[in-house]
Amino acid sequence: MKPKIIVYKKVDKKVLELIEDTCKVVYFEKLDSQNFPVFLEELKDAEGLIGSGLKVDHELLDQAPQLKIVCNISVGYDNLDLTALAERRIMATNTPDVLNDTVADTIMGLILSTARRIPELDQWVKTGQWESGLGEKWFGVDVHHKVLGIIGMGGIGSDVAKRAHYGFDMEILYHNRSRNEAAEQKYGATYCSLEELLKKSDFVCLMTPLTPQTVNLIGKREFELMKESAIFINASRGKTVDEEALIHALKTGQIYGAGLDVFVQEPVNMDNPLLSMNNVVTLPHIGSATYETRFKMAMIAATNLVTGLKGDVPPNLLK
Ligand SMILES: NC(=O)c1ccc[n+]([C@@H]2O[C@H](COP(=O)([O-])OP(=O)(O)OC[C@H]3O[C@@H](n4cnc5c(N)ncnc54)[C@H](O)[C@@H]3O)[C@@H](O)[C@H]2O)c1
Ligand SMILES: O=C(O)[C@H](O)CO
Repeated sequence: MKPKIIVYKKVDKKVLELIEDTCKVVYFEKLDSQNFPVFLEELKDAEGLIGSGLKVDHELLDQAPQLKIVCNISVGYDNLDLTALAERRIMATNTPDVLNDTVADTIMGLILSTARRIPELDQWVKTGQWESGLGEKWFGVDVHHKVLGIIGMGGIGSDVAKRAHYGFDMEILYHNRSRNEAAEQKYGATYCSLEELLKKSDFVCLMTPLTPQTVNLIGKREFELMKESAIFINASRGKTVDEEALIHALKTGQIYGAGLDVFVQEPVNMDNPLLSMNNVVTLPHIGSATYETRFKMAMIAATNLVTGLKGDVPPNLLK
């Protein structure tokens, strides 16, 4: 008999077909408060779970006694309690590397649109305010030849460094748990302390995973260390930043602007002060969201799932 698995995110037909070859699939395009009780019922005899963002902890696992594997369609896995999963001998996987270029493109988009005020000026043109010459109050700041500080020089951080080095002649500083010699050799990146990076960078780009060590990694003290002209970019996770401190830094001119793909609360609350600031460019957590990359991520997650359920080691097993 085919093992029963649950897909809890909208995926391409080809992804479902790959899984259906060896599994019986129960499909939820997305989970919400309406269908969650049905999902929990289905979980009782499910052997696999594939999707992204669902909190998988002891409480959920208590409802899933047959589970053998949990496959994230994401590189981040802060939604997974790996200790709880290991205690129950349940495998967990993610989708690293395949999304590096796409997320790095998004980050460059945030850097450029914040520095050159693209969304603001777009609105200015579309609302008929472009009457004559462009006054200085609409000028932005240069990106090329500036200093980019990358906190978290992993897969995505390295691809941001590549773009900044080759495309924009930027000087790259980075802070990481350990030295990244490849980024140093290929993109001329210089390793430095977090404090030095914050003091010297024109653009500060946060790209660490969310872990107990990185919660509120950037807070009041860190914003105080940044230049008044600094632009802060976050595409990691909302909780790596103390959002109150960020709001304060932007309101008081401690930093120049911010480009954000992630928020503490997602979807973001409409009363979040960040949404009414002209010097903030926002995106709805779409770093990896192109058709091509999301398809590849889902295919990789499906391959992890069927490999694990076959009894082999899945390619992206998390330890
Ligand atoms: N916005 C999006 O759509 C999006 C897309 C993909 C990934 N992400 C987030 O970005 C994160 C990074 O992705 P990646 O593929 O580059 O991961 P990665 O593991 O390749 O790189 C992360 C880097 O951060 C470093 N790091 C970890 N803890 C640190 C700390 N305390 N101080 C300094 N450096 C630290 C690691 O050493 C590593 O080099 C993911 O975990 C995810 O949360 C967001
Ligand atoms: O971690 C990731 O891959 C992205 O945030 C998409 O969920």
